Amino acid sequence: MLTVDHVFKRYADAGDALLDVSFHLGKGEMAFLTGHSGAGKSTLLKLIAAIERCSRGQILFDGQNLNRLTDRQVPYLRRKLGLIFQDYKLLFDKTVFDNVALPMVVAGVGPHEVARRVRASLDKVGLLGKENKYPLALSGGEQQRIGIARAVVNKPALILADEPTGNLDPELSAEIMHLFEQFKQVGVTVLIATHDIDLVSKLNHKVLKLEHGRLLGQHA
Ligand SMILES: Nc1ncnc2c1ncn2[C@@H]1O[C@H](COP(=O)(O)OP(=O)(O)OP(=O)(O)O)[C@@H](O)[C@H]1O
Repeated sequence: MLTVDHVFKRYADAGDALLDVSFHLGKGEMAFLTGHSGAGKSTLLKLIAAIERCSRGQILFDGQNLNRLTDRQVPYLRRKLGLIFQDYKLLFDKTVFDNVALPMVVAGVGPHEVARRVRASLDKVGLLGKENKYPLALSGGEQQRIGIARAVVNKPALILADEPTGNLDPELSAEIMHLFEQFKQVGVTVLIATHDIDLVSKLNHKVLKLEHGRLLGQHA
């Protein structure tokens, strides 16, 4: 489902961010991406989301070689991805419903189907009944759940999360990870970049460890 094959990334102004990184994630597999600040975690997620391009090597996702993706094909790739960020990236002047609906509205889905899928997504993250509230009326953990509902509303094959629990306390972080495990159970592949070694060690998933751009090892 996702194959990262001898990938290098060099930024013109900052040098090598990734050096010869290779790994594979199958359908319904969940993995953590760990490593020190600047190790290359966000860069790797950006390459998989086609926000940045590899300098060398290739990434295959869902049968597609991302090197061959044209700019016009990028939005179609993104619909198969659910992106989740540390700072949630919510629109604070929009309701919970409108935040979650956004990717489908952009994709041109009709209002009836949007309403049905938004409610299904909010149900999965435990926020059904809060669709008319504004994000600032909700707690940090709930705001991240809005971000997750928005990420899964298009039923992505792959979830990419960059420090999704970075602003949450340990209990809320564990709840968010549990949500990711539920998506994994229904066949979604999940890759989570995190500093939270404590949480990683408590959960039994593959760990990809980056150090100065190199993949040091992978263990289950
Ligand atoms: N857009 C960019 N332009 C130039 N250099 C960049 C860019 N993005 C990242 N880098 C550099 O690439 C290296 C890897 O950074 P990256 O953000 O991928 O690390 P990270 O592991 O995600 O770190 P953190 O945990 O602090 O987010 C760093 O040296 C960083 O300065």
